[in-house]
Amino acid sequence: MSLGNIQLQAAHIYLKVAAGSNLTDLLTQVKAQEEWTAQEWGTLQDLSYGTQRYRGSLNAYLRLRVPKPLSEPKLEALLMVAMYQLLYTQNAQHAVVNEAVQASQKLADGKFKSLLNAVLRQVIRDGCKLPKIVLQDDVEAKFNFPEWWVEKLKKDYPKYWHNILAASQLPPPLTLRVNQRHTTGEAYLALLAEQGLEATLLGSQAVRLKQATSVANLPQFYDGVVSVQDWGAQQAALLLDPQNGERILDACAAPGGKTGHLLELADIDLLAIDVDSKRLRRVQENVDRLGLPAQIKAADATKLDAWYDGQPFDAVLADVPCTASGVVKRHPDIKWLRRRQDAASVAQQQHVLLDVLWSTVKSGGRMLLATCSIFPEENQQQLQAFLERHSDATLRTERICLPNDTQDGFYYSLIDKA
Ligand SMILES: C[S@@+](CC[C@H](N)C(=O)[O-])C[C@H]1O[C@@H](n2cnc3c(N)ncnc32)[C@H](O)[C@@H]1O
Repeated sequence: MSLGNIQLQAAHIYLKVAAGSNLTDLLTQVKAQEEWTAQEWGTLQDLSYGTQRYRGSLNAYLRLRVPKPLSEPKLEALLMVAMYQLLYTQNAQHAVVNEAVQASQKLADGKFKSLLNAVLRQVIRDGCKLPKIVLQDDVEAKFNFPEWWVEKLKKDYPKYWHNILAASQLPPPLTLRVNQRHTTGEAYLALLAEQGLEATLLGSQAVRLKQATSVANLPQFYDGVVSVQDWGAQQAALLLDPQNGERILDACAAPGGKTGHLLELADIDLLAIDVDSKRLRRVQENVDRLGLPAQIKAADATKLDAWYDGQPFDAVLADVPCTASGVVKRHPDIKWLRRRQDAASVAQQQHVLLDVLWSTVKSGGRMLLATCSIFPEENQQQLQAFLERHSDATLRTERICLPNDTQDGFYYSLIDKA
């Protein structure tokens, strides 16, 4: 497939995200629709993620050069994609421009071809750098986040907001969880080195690769020796600390990253449920790859009649749905898809889930509230309200993992039941 066609596909994806679609879902659909070489697919992913990561700056730069939006939105999107390549990648400039100009012929009867050519050549004349004027007084252009998000972080994290924004713009690291049933992090580092893959140890069972690679290149991945999991996400199962013989519920399990980790840590009787049966297939694939037993069920956790046999659990992992505001470096579309009021409305949904799940925890048991958000409404405030509603609940540990160069943002509170 030519670069121009990949640019067009990325422009199409950009517009779909702008209209409210989730980037990961879109890429999954596109991948299934045609045959892609690894290189073509890598390029499409880079263009799709990159335009979202730098959408604020690109948009402001485009408006500087073309003050009025073009009548053909796909051309606007094609310009964003090509500008991303010129500003933020090592792609050959002449190829980027020529291919984008060729691709533009397929849109609006080619009538914007010379405009597109002129804008991209101007970007090259600007030294493929954002002119300073673009950043002046434009919060979205400066931080590549919606203005409301920046204001919210300033209020919620007056000391750290700047670091959080900067960390959220970094490319996400590829972190592995080494299955302790098979080997140690240190021994796996040696295996990686044999394959020429550089990595460092984050914890005794966690390894961070210097450069991202396909799972197919990871030694013994298909034998369940390692899994891809962010370092912040790995804290969930460690905090819940499953013990041999315990009966544990993973209440919002899909796609199963934490399910697998719980199973690696102890011989437990695990029930994994999720309301989304499609996503639940990934949980099955994960536990199959690890070769560890779990009961997996599609169910709405709030409807106890549908899945609960009345036997309380020693421990419940409540990795509840959230705004995912902590994982924007991995999913940069999220920052543009969310709205200011989302944290409060998702917190309401979490409240219902947590109350129902609490009723399934046995006396003396524990529940881990987990989110991949950094918004207090879903985290600290959710916990406080929960503790006020439940006199039999005591906080044992609270952990706020802010995004940095090693991890995504997560929140955990481990709650004991009297
Ligand atoms: C943050 S994700 C879970 C990630 C997962 N624990 C992991 O580590 O891979 C939240 C999940 O909650 C599920 N969910 C949302 N509402 C639910 C409900 N009422 N009952 C069960 N699952 C629900 C969603 O389908 C989604 O898969």
